[in-house]
Amino acid sequence: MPSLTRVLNFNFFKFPPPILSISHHLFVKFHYCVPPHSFKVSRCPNEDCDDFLPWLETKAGVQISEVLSIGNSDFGRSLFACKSIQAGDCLLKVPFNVQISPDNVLPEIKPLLTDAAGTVAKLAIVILVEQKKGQSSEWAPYISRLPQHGELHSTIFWSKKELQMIQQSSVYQETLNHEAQIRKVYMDIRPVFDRFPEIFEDVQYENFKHAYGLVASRAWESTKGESLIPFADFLNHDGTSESVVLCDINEQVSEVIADRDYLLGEEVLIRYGKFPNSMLLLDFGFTAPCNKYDQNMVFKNQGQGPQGSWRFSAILFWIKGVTIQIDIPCNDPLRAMKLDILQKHCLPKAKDANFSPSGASFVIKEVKSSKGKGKGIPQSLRAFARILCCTSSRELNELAVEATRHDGRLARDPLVKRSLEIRAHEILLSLIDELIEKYSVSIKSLHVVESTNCRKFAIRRQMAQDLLAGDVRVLRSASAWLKNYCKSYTDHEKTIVNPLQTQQQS
Ligand SMILES: C[S@@+](CC[C@H](N)C(=O)[O-])C[C@H]1O[C@@H](n2cnc3c(N)ncnc32)[C@H](O)[C@@H]1O
Repeated sequence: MPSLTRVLNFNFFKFPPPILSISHHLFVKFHYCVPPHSFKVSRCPNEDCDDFLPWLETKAGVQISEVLSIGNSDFGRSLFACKSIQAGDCLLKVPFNVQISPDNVLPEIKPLLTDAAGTVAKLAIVILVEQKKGQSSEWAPYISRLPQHGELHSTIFWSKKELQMIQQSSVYQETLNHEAQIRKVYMDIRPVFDRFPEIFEDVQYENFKHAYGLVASRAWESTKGESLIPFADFLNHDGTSESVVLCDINEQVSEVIADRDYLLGEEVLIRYGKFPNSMLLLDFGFTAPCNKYDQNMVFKNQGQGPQGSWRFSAILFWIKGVTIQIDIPCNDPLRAMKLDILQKHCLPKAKDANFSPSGASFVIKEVKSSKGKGKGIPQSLRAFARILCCTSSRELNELAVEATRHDGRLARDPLVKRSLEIRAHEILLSLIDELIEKYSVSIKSLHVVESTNCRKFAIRRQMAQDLLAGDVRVLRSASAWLKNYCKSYTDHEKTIVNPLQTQQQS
């Protein structure tokens, strides 16, 4: 059976952004330090949805679920066990014929939309059209149950003041970029809207953005394409769940199998993907406390040089939105040589970095043990630091020669010259420690952000706290690893430099 999991087309660097997409390779458990409080909730009936499943089943012509019903959770509507469920039971089967895909765009609008509009926008247009039809829409029972304005918490819906809380995080800039892109998509589509004033006359940017946000937080990508899957999309997320949405092309259904037993009334949760809080927040509008998939990013933005060469004159490192500027100083007599070597050896082949004409990134993951093997501190970032702290052309040449002897990448082995190796890593350590300090200040300031007594603001402040705390956790682990690396190098050097003394001591 082909597997379909919620796949999120999220990419920190590219647009189009997120649609929930699912792929079976994302089956990794989240481990929460604090069990999310909603995950054991019992069903709080949602009477206004009692007619929903019967309506969908009549439309589909088959039974969709005999074990789930819609209820209210702390996080909007959710699905609950209406019978006891055993691991392996089928929770739901939603046939393709009651899913909404870009094929549902009105035939008179479809030819006017270019591929550049993207699937999210096409699904957003379907929602806007059906909203306009109101009760006469064949999808009315579904459309009217989607979250309303003000109920989406993705950061694109945050106010300026709310966004200030996450200014340290890359999500801040990503939110601005994302918002700018949505606006651009809207502006591109607007002429199409203008041709159908009877449908889109009242549609403003905010309406489009809301529909767009709905799709981004609840559309699924499968082998059959991207679509909204009514009923299944009332399932909330638990990163520790093994249940995902599967796609059975032969049977033409999307289905979910229980990964564990559920008691009557328990909330049933699935995993959308192994997403860090940055992604959950930007695309879905929630965070998971102590999310093990949190990663820190060091983003290097160099722009293009005059001849299309990489320009490293002002290298910006972003660690989840915090920008640290590391310049190769203009007065560094070796600057040109360093830039040349970096261009030739360091970046294009680095696997742990992401490069595009407009920037490059290094991903730092949590380093599990400070004595571990350095998993999490990208080789390319360490190589960069090694180049940065070279003080002679001989040192630089040695690095370049070493690179050609290996696979072309710089600094694959620890530097023979220990003092240089320690200095390079101390540079990274001081950067990371500086960031930790900045984050700590931001987290403290969250507690003094003026309370507006508004539930929405409180929810978003908690998300900001989770996001920043996740970043700090990763940064601390990187800092601990770097400290240990520098210390072990220094200790080793002492042993080699003064073997006699070492012998005497023992
Ligand atoms: C696919 S929908 C799930 C149904 C949704 N609760 C509703 O009311 O329609 C995804 C949205 O549910 C909410 N959600 C899902 N899992 C959550 C979680 N673990 N914590 C907080 N919010 C969650 C978020 O608002 C997210 O954007």
